[in-house]
Amino acid sequence: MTIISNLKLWFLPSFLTHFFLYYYIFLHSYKMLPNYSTLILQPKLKMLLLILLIHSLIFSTTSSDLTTDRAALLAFRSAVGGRTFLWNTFNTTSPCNWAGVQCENNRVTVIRLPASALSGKLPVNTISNLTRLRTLSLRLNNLSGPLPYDLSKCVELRNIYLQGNYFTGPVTFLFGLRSLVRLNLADNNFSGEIPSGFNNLTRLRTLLLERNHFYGSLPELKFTNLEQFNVSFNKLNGSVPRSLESMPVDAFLGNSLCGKPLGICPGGGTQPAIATAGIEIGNSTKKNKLSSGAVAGVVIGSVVGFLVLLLLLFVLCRTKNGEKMRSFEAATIKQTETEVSVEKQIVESENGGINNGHPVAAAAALSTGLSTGEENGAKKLVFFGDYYKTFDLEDLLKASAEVLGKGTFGTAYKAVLEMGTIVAVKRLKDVAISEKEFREKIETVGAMNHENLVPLRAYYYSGEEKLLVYDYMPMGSLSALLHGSKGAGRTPLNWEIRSSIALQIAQGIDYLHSQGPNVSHANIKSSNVLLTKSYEARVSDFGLANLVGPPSSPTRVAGYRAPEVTDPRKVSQKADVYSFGVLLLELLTGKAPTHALLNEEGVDLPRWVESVVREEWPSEVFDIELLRYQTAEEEMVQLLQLAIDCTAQYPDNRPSMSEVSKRIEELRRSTLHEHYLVNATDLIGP
Ligand SMILES: Nc1ncnc2c1ncn2[C@@H]1O[C@H](COP(=O)(O)OP(=O)(O)OP(=O)(O)O)[C@@H](O)[C@H]1O
Repeated sequence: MTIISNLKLWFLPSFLTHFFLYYYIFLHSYKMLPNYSTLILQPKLKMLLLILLIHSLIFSTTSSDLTTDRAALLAFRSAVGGRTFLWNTFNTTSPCNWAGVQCENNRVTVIRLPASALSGKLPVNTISNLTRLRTLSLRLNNLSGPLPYDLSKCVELRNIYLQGNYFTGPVTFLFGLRSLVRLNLADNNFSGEIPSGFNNLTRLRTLLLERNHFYGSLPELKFTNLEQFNVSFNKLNGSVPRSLESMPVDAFLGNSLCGKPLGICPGGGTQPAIATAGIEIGNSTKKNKLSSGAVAGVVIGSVVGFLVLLLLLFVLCRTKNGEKMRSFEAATIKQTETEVSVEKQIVESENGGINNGHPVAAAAALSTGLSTGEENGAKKLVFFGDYYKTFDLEDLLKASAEVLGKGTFGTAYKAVLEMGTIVAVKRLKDVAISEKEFREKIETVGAMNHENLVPLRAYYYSGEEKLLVYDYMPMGSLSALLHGSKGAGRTPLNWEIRSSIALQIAQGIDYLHSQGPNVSHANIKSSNVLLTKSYEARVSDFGLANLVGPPSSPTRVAGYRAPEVTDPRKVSQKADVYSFGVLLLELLTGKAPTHALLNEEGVDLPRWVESVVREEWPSEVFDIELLRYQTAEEEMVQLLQLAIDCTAQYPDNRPSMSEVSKRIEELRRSTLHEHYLVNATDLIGP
C-alpha cells in the first residue's frame, strides 16, 4: 500500500500532465503533418511547443531533480554503508520520507545522520549532486579519507557538521561555499595549513577545527559575525593574529602558539605559552633570538623543573618502600592508578590473583578504618550461609585491595585474600539508620538467594564502618561491556549473550519481587548488572536503597527512573519494571540512557525509540553490532516491543516482572527452536 501511494504521490501528477499534453499534440500535429513548413509556422503549434518547453522545464526541476537527489543519496548509502537498514527504500520511494533527510520544494535540503555508524570514504558525485543541500550533519560516524572536492558544488550549504570522524586532507575547496554559517570539522584528521581563504566565508559564525592536524601559522581571520572559534590541539605555531586576540584561551590550547590571549611571543617576549607539540619557537619563517630575560626564564624554569622531578622521584621511592597503603581513603586517592580494565582483571584472576607485582593499593587498607574505637569482640564479619566461612575479618584486613569504583552507596573494592579468594567489598557511606535496623535489613538482603543475584556473603558493622562482602564478578558490569572502549580487541556482545542476559536480569528481579509486594530493587541500571566469566548476568546492589540517606546525586538513576518516582528510595515494583525496560532498550540499541544524542534531542531513551519506531522501520533503532544476526530479527523486534511495554508512562500499563521474564523465555525458546539448530554460528557470532 505504502509503496503504491508513494509512487502515486510522486509520479501521478506528472504522468497525467504528460498524458494530456501529448494527446493534445498528437491530435493537432496529425492535422498539420502533410505540410512541414506549415507545421513550423502554425501559431497554435508554437503555443503548444511553448507549453511543452515550460512543462519539461518544470518537470526537470521538480521530479527529475528529486530523482537525481534520490540517486545521489542511494550512491551515498552504498558508499558509506553504515546500517544495512539505513533508509527503507522499499516502503518509502521519495527520499523526503527517509530518516535524517528533509526536503523543501521537492529538493533535498537537509541530511542529518549523526552517530549512524557510517564508515568509509565519501566519493565524488554523491553528496555533491544534492545541489540544494543546506545542512549536512554526519557527525560522530566513522567516515574517513578526504572530503570529496566536488562538495564545492553545494553552494547553498549553510551548516556543515562533520565532527567526530576520521576525515583527512586539506579543506581548501570549502572556501567556495560562501553561504556557510556553521562549520564544525573538530575531532578529525584534517591537515594542511589554515589558509586565509577562510576569509571568503564572510557569513561564518562557527569555525571549529580543534583536535585535527592543522599546522603552520594562523592567518588573520576577519569574520565580523564569529561566535564560536576553536583551533586547539592542532600543530599550529607562531603568534595569534590580532583579529583573533579576543577569542578565549581555550580556543588555542595544545599548539605552539603565542601572543594574546596566550603568553608573550619571543622577540616581543618569551616562547609560546602553550606548547605541547614540537617546541618550535615563533613562526617557522622567523628566526628569533632569545632575549636575556627569556634566557634567565629558561634557566630558572629548568632548575625548578629538575627539583620538582627529584621530589617526585623521592615520593615515588618512598611509596614503594613503604609497602602497602594504610587506609581506604588512601586506596580511594589511588583510584585512578589502580583501576584496571576488565581485560586486565580477567588476566589477573586467571593468573590466580593480583599480587604479582601489580600496583595495588593494599588493603591493610581495610584495617585502619575498622580498628578505630572497636572492642575486639565486635570485630566480626557476619556471614550468610557457610560458603565463605573460610576467612575472617583478619584475613580481609590483610588482603590486597584496589578500588573498583565509587557508587551511590559508597566505594567498591576488589580484595584478594591471602589464600587466593577474591571478593568485592563495598564500604557504605551515609548509613542513615540505627544498628538494629541495619542488621535487620541487611539480614533480609543476605537471605536473598538466586542464581541471577550477586550474593551478599557477609557484612561488618561498627560505629564508623559498614562493609558488605560480595562475590567478585570478574567480567565487571554490563555497562562497561556495552559502552566501554570500542577499540580493537573488544569483543562486542553478540545477540545470544544479550538475549540471555536480558532473561537472567528479568529472572533475578522477578525473584526479588516474589519476596513480597513491597520488595523492589530501586536502582536497576546496567552498571548494577555484573557478569561472570561465562557471561551470566547477576543483579547487584539490591536492598541498599533503604540503608543509606538520600542520594548525593539526584541523577544517579538518570534515564532509568520511572516518571512517577519522586523519592528514589520509594520505588515500586512497577518502577523497577520501567527501569528494566530502559535496560532492555540499552541492550537492543547499544545506547546508554545518557547518550549524548538523546540529550541533544532532549528526549529519553524510551521516547527516542518510540519515535523512531513510529516514524521509521524498527530496525533503525538496533545496535549496529546486532544487525548481522538476521535470523534473530523477529526476536529482537519482539523484545523491543516488550521494552516499550515496560516503559509505559502509567505504571498500571506495564507488565509485571514475572510476565516479563515469561515473555522473554518464550521468545528465546521459539528463536532457538527455529534458528539455533539450523544456523548456530549465525546466532553465536564469531
Ligand atoms: N561484586 C562485584 N564484582 C566486581 N565488580 C564490582 C562488584 N560490585 C561492584 N563492582 C564494580 O565496582 C564499581 C562501583 O560499583 P558500585 O555498585 O559501588 O557503584 P555503581 O554501580 O557504579 O553505582 P550505584 O552505587 O549507584 O549502584 C562498578 O564499576 C562495579 O562494576
